[in-house]
Amino acid sequence: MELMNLASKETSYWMIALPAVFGSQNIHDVSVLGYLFLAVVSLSILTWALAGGGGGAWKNGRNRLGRVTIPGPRGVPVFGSLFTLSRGLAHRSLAAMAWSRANTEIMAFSLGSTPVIVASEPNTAREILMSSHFADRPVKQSAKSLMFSRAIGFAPNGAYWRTLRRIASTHLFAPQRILAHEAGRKLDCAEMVKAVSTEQTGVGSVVLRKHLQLAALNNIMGSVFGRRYDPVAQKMDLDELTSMVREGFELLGAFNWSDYLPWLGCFYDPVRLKQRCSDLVPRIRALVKRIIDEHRVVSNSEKKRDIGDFVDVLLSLDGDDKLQEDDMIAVLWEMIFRGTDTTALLTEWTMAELVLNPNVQAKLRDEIKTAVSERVDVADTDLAKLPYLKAVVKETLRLHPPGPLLSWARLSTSDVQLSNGMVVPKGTTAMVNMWAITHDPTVWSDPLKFDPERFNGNADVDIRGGDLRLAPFGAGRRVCPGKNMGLSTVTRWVAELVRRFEWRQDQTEPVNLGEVLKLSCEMEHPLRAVVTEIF
Ligand code: HEM
Repeated sequence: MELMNLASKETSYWMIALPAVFGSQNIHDVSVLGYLFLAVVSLSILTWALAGGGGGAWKNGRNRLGRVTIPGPRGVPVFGSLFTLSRGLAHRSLAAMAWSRANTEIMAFSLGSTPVIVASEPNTAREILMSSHFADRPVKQSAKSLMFSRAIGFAPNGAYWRTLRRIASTHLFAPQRILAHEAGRKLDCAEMVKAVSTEQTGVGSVVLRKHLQLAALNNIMGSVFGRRYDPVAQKMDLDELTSMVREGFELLGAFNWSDYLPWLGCFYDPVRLKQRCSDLVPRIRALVKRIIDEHRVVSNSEKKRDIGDFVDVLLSLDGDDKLQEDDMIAVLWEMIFRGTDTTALLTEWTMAELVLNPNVQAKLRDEIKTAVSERVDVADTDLAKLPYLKAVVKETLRLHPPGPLLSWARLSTSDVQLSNGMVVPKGTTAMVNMWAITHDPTVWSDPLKFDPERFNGNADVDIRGGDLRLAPFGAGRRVCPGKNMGLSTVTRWVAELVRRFEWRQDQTEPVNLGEVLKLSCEMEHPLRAVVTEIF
């Protein structure tokens, strides 16, 4: 009886409230809507309750396709684990979840209606990254709107993407081209060293980030477009470019709820993603098209094809390799995005660790001084003679991988049987938590300690995708094509910064290794240090 009273009270509440909400006079239409709403909510809760491991996106026993079930948290109805991952440091939250549930091999969870798996140990990570069935990527709305689905990083696995990868490995990132742009790298580095010295003299300390960002932008603009910007003489052009790159980073890095709950997109877009993307695209197109047109005027000789910039290369292609203009714009613009922040922030992390570890800094300086003559700049060929420098950069990549979740996930293109008996269904988003692997005490001893010595001698580790204990550039078919370019830039910068200056803590603002996860994981508090020039 009481229940009936309650039911009728509830009904009368909806009869009053719903017309107010929908502004309708027709009470019956509105109660139908109300019942529909309740039905959808009940169905979602039921689906979630029945789905079990992994949450609602894993309904119909999709996590039980293999002989072994894929375990994972349920999250909450409709949203799954979205609230856990939409804010803060997703790599840390996922690692904590996987470790506490002993689900490091593989863990299933739901991001709204998207089924996701994450691997937090090297063997399953290898299976996922190396498998041709995980060579696709889920495309975020921002990436689609910013033309990235025609660029290397998001193009679906197929003939077009294979052509792009071939162009990248035989032309864009070929060793002779990286070498050909050495003079540009030296120039950017020399400018940066000068700016650091000026700031120390004028201010009494140095905030390194802005110098690294300018060097990174010029470095990538030089390789991709054959252009460099003088921060004074070309201030306006530089400001426009910087604002476009920054806007793109923000849009690509923003957590977009409607990527996981598509129905939300109709009425919830707090960062005005759609509008901002459609404002940015014509600006990108105009800038890149102008640069392509300027390159077209200058003749395209064979020499340019070998040592020119990326635009020269793309314009010189013919036959099946020839790209449409819009595709060229997408490919070139993606390089600017991928190549700028990663190198700058990896160098900042490295320098922060060197400030905190003066003994390592001193040992590194000794190595560089012994191997490189004082009068000349560090050359690419010198880098081979600097094993400790390599170890320092590797150790930074281990403690602070720029893409802790390998930046962009993979997508399964069929049901995939893993060696542990689990089956990952087609259409599942697959992540590798590289941060969890590089911080796992069963994989790395004393994992929180910055200790480059661990890479000495026989303990050397291939960081270019061969050893999944430390694969900050990913692995397999979609491994980072810019890894050699990125590494040679960062190692050169660190070498020059360390041999030209001694870096110490600024006691008024001690180094803080707090992280913030955007498109990449960067220092939350930019590094400020006091430097002394070494003559
Ligand atoms: C320290 C520097 C860098 C790091 C840590 C890094 C890291 C990564 C990672 C983790 C991936 C995903 C790999 C996978 O799914 O297996 C990736 C992809 C990619 N990176 Fe890098 N990267 C760096 C520098 C660069 C540079 C300098 C460029 C170009 C100028 C670049 C261009 C790309 C592209 C185009 C992709 C997409 C590849 C594909 O999907 O086929 N990266 N990078």
